[in-house]
Amino acid sequence: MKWSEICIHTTNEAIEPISNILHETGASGVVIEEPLDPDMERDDTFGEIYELNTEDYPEEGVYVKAYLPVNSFLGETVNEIKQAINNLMLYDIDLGRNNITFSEINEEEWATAWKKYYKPVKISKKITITPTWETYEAVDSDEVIIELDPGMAFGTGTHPTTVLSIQGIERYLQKNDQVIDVGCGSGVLSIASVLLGASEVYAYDLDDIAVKATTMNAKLNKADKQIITKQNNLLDHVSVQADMIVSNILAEIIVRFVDDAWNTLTDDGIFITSGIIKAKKQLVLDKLTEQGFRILEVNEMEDWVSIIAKKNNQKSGA
Ligand SMILES: C[S@@+](CC[C@H](N)C(=O)[O-])C[C@H]1O[C@@H](n2cnc3c(N)ncnc32)[C@H](O)[C@@H]1O
Repeated sequence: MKWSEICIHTTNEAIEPISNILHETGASGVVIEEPLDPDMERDDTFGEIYELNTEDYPEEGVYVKAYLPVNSFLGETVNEIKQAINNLMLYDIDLGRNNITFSEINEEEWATAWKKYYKPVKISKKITITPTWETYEAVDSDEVIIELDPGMAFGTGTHPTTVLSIQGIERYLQKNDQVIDVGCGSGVLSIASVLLGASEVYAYDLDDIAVKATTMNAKLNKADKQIITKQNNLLDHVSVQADMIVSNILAEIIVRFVDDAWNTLTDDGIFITSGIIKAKKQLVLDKLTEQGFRILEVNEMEDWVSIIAKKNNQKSGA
């Protein structure tokens, strides 16, 4: 898997608001570096962007850097970051050169660069996600810990779209439910489902790296007996019935399989959708209600929306 390193040359004054923007958009491992920090001369490590030339990069100012996974959300996230940084000018924050550059780095480089910044995070009432290299002891008696190797596929588990999905699973999953995870990525939603009581989870992803990551992470969390992983396009040719379907994919993709989700769910089954950017919320709501789903919850976190819907026996939507 590839990561995109975003590097913003800015002023001391803008460090904090820019770091906040990066955190809020789900970027990982935000770090601040001085332009002539010896680390910055590692242009062999991080690609060609740091051709340090003191005329181009005067000593004043700082670099704020962070990492974004290269996936279907990247374009949207980058636009969001640029827009939010430019908006800081409205608050009279001096952005200096506001020079934004990107470079792709591979898995190994990313892991070393970022590993030290990834810590255990409590993301819902019960679930804490911790990286494999951290030792973490549960604080509460009902706390559920998911160990993830985030280097494998989309998701450290802490992106707002994933957090909203897990919070939905936690609220609606019933003991021994059968679950389908469409677009499983690192497998975090499948693992959460098992640890919260699902009897079986079918985890599908188009990307074979995601399928491998889910298999590996399922084993790591001793949930591999209950998680059946397969490379698959959405719900194509899926014949199992599920009490819950969870899918953290883009809105445009969700609307493509709302009908299949309806047919695959048992009566009263729950459909948790996430990965919906605010502007596309209505698109998904319309499609779900048109299909006959009853909307139970619409939850937002930062610019992301998750919709929880229930299959009704009648198509009335009542
Ligand atoms: C945003 S990630 C979500 C990963 C994980 N479920 C989570 O919540 O962190 C979306 C995942 O959907 C997968 N995906 C995209 N299009 C798909 C499709 N047509 N069929 C199956 N999976 C797909 C991607 O490969 C990616 O792993």
